[in-house]
Amino acid sequence: MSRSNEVGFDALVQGCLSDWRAYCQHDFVRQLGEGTLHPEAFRHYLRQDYLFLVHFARAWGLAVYKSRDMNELRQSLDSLKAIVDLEMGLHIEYCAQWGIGEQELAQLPEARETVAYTRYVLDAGNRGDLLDLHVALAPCLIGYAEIAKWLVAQSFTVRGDANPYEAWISMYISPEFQAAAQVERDWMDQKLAKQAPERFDALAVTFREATRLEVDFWQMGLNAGDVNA
Ligand SMILES: Cc1ncc(CN)c(N)n1
Repeated sequence: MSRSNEVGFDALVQGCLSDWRAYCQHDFVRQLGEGTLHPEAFRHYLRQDYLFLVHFARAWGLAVYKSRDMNELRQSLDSLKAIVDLEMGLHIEYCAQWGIGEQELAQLPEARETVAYTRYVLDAGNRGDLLDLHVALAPCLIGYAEIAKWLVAQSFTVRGDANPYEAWISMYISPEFQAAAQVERDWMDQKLAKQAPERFDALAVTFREATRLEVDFWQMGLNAGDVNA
């Protein structure tokens, strides 16, 4: 895997640029920005994303366990609380607005794409250390912040009431979410700068795999809205 001169989060992206673009500029994302995404595609995504977030919260719980000092403990615990108290709370409210109640969410079967992605992240964290886990989680946290920034910069993106997906865009472009992603990016830049080339290359493989699993997650949503399928 090729390595850019600047060894940090950006070097991870450069190591799998076509996968990263396939993720950040996926048709699901574009259609969401335009407001043309099929509502069933979005509903399917919302349902599976609830299950995703449950495992994502578990992954931050694992980060608490893998922490080795007070700073790491505090940072992992803050991330866990942000998922459970903020992102999941908003997600449940948001699902309700789309006609998906908490009872339905509690009984959902997990799609294969959800199982594949979430268990990949948990396994990367279980067999590795805190950095392996953060790298596996990076497409999720930093990726959504990048997607929101990319979306709001596109001329095709419709903002405000004219877009049924405005609340999704506002959540991920919010200063709180962007700041959390920046904290994560700074932490990762600092850690990655200290890694030996072989270790960096192994981390880059994890990052690329997690990015590809995010692509599959969008595609799963898009397929659910395909009336001809
Ligand atoms: C699949 C997925 N990836 C990322 C995020 C942003 N936490 C999310 N909610 N869902």
